[in-house]
Amino acid sequence: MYGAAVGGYSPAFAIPLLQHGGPQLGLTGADMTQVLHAEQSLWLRRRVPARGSAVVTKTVTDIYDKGSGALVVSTWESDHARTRSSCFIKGEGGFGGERGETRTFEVPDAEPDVSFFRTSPDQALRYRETGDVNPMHHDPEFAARAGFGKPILHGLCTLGITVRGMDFTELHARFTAPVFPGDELKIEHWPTGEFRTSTTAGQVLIGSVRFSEVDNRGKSARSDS
Ligand SMILES: C/C=C/C(=O)SCCNC(=O)CCNC(=O)[C@H](O)C(C)(C)COP(=O)(O)OP(=O)(O)OC[C@H]1O[C@@H](n2cnc3c(N)ncnc32)[C@H](O)[C@@H]1OP(=O)(O)O
Repeated sequence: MYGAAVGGYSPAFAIPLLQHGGPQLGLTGADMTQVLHAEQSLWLRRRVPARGSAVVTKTVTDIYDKGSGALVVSTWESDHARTRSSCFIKGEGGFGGERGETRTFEVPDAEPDVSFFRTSPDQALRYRETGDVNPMHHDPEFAARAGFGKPILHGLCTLGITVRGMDFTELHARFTAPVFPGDELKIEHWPTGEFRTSTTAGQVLIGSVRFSEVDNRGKSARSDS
């Protein structure tokens, strides 16, 4: 299912598995039209088996005041993996909370490998089958209230497309602008693990992976907590 939705299998499948198969995001009381997926991390402890069950716990670990919005950071844990997801709630900043760290994602000053992926008009409907049923991705009226001309693509779908076919144990990413189903993605990969994805409107995603030891493409320069 996940491979069909993002054009290939990836260890990143652990993210929707924990976050949609386990306890839900649950931003009780938030206006969901103002909630955008902002950052995502993954630490894989072991390969996710084809069959099995797992106990998943979820904790809201931080709520930062970013001025233009609140950044809510949640962590999901299982025997197989830990994931961390940050959501930006537009208009909910200014409550006097801590600003948190300013994280930076950079790419090397070197030539990347470049590939292209044309998302399909029904890409978000296909990705929804992984369990992420946020109306932001399929309901035009909801998307209009969010300020978008049409439903936007799941950040995790763009991420899954970007890292498909890669073998890694750790991932950190920031969603910097929305993607619309039908957009063509320009995907850049560096041998040290950094990646960047853009549409014709500009950069939409930036991040890095730490390659698994069985992958001989090198090691990521980045490790994070
Ligand atoms: C539940 C939703 C599911 C989804 O899948 S939604 C689809 C995927 N996600 C997206 O399409 C979101 C794309 N990203 C954006 O549109 C923008 O990005 C944001 C609206 C999230 C933020 O943009 P802006 O309000 O213009 O923020 P600023 O004024 O540039 O920065 C204010 C502070 O916020 C931090 N920040 C900005 N973007 C992000 C981000 N993506 N993740 C985490 N933090 C962010 C900055 O650094 C700074 O804070 P510092 O001054 O302390 O550094």
